[in-house]
Amino acid sequence: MSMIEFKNVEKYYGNFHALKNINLEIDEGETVVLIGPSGSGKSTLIRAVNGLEEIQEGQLLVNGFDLHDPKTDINRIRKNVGMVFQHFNLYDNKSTIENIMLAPRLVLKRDEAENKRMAMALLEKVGLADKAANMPSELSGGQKQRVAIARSLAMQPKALLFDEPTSALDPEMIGDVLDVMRDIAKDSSMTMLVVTHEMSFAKAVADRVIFMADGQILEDSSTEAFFNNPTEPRAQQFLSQVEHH
Ligand SMILES: Nc1ncnc2c1ncn2[C@@H]1O[C@H](COP(=O)(O)OP(=O)(O)OP(=O)(O)O)[C@@H](O)[C@H]1O
Repeated sequence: MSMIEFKNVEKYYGNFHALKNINLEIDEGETVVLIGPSGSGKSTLIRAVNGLEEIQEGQLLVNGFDLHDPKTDINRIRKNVGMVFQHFNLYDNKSTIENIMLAPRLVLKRDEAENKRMAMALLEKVGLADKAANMPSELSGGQKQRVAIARSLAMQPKALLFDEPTSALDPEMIGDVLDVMRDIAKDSSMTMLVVTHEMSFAKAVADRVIFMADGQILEDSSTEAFFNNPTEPRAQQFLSQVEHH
C-alpha cells in the first residue's frame, strides 16, 4: 500500500512555482532519499507531506487521506507522520525526557507510567539514557537531534520525514545521528523520506533516490541505478559536485 502519494501536485509561493507537476508514490516501509541543488524544492515537498506547506493543485494522499481535501483532519495525519527538522525544534524549557513525553501525553493520552517507560526505552535506543534529566541547552547538537528523533518515535508514527537532519551539525556529530536513522530504517514497517546531502547514507540505507531540480522530479530510481548510472545530466553534474566536495 502506498503511504505517500503525490498526483500532479503544484505548489506556488505567490507567483513562484515551487513544485511542478509532482508525481510520486512511496510505499509503506520504504526508505527514500530526496536530493538536489539548493532551492530545488526538497523542503517544500517534504513539508507538504505533513501539511506544513499548502499545495494549490493536484492530490496529496498520506496514509490514504487527501491533504488537499478540506475535510481531512491534519492533526490526524500528523499523529501518523513524524517530522525531524534541521534545527531540532526541541522545547528548550523542558528536560530531554519531558520533550519526549509531551506529545504522547497530550495527544494520545498515554498512561503516565507507560509514557515514561517508553520514553526511557527510546532514550536508550538513541544512546542517551543518561541524559533523561538534562535540559536541551546541556546537550550537543548531535545529542539534541537524537532526542528529536526519539520524540518523533514516541508517537509511534507510520512514517518519518527528515528535513536535512544533519546539516546543522558539526562533522563529528553526524555519524551518531545517521546511525540512529539507519537503525530506524531497518524496521520494515517504517516509511522514511529523507532530505539529505549525505550521499554515503543514501547509498547505504535508501531503497530509492529522488533527484529534484527547479521544482521538478528529474529522476526517481533505485539507489543502485541512481548512483551507478544516473540518466539525467543534471543529476550527474550534482553528484560530481557533492562527491568532490
Ligand atoms: N515561504 C516561502 N516564500 C517564498 N518562496 C519560498 C518560500 N519557501 C521556499 N521558497 C522558495 O522555493 C524554492 C524551493 O525552496 P526549498 O526550501 O523547498 O528548496 P530546497 O531544495 O529545500 O533548498 P535547500 O537545499 O537550500 O534547503 C526556493 O527558490 C525558495 O526560495
